[in-house]
Amino acid sequence: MARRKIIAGNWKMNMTPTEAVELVNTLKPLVATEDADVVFCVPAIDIIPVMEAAKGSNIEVGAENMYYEEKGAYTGEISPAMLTDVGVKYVVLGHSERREYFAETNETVNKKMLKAFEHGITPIMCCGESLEQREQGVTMDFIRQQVKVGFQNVTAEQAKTAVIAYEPIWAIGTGKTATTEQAQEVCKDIRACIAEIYDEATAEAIRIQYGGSVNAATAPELFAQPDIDGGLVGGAALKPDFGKIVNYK
Ligand SMILES: O=C[C@H](O)COP(=O)(O)O
Repeated sequence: MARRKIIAGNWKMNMTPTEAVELVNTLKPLVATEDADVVFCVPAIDIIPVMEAAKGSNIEVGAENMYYEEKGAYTGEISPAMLTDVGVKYVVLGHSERREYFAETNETVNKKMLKAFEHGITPIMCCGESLEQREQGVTMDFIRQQVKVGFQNVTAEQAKTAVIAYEPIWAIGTGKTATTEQAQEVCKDIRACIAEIYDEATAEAIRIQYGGSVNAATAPELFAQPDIDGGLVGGAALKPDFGKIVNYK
């Protein structure tokens, strides 16, 4: 069974609500497609205006983060129920920027994964090595650990619906896309890791994206790889070029 591509933009801390609406209006006609799931993962304050602006289009709206507690004294955090209440279907979890600047660990990512599934939100769980790790030859050891801990106590049925984004840290926002071979190799290995944790059927079903300086020129070859099921796009998701990435064929 062919996996459906999923092409997501991660807007990061860009775009005020006013700018966000303008961007959706610009991108809406450009990202129209029936061939892939198209998701805009946006800052929490942009979610409602982006949903309004995206109404009637194929754009799904996702969050960039979420807390793992249900509610309570957690100043500044957003709960899963707050997201589902307004119709959010996806959440980016464990982005390397969250891990680096906000001390997220494999364990906290795992707690968030479990909460997301409990609330019917599809997690886009990020993993990926630093340049130093790649040079030391420990890329897959590091990523396997991220995946194993991230999916702890996640059932096979839940895992089948998840999305994993492989994002080499050295390729994020640097203009240095991983080569197609590098990206395919790691995505294939992540799928093998899922087969070891669960089984072949789960590994076949789970969708694995590549992220890191994806642009309109590199997307077609990357997304044509057998184990790459789309992309998680940062900088280029804020430009009309995102339309070309979505309609990469
Ligand atoms: O989540 C998206 C990634 O961090 C990629 O960002 P980038 O496309 O700007 O390199």
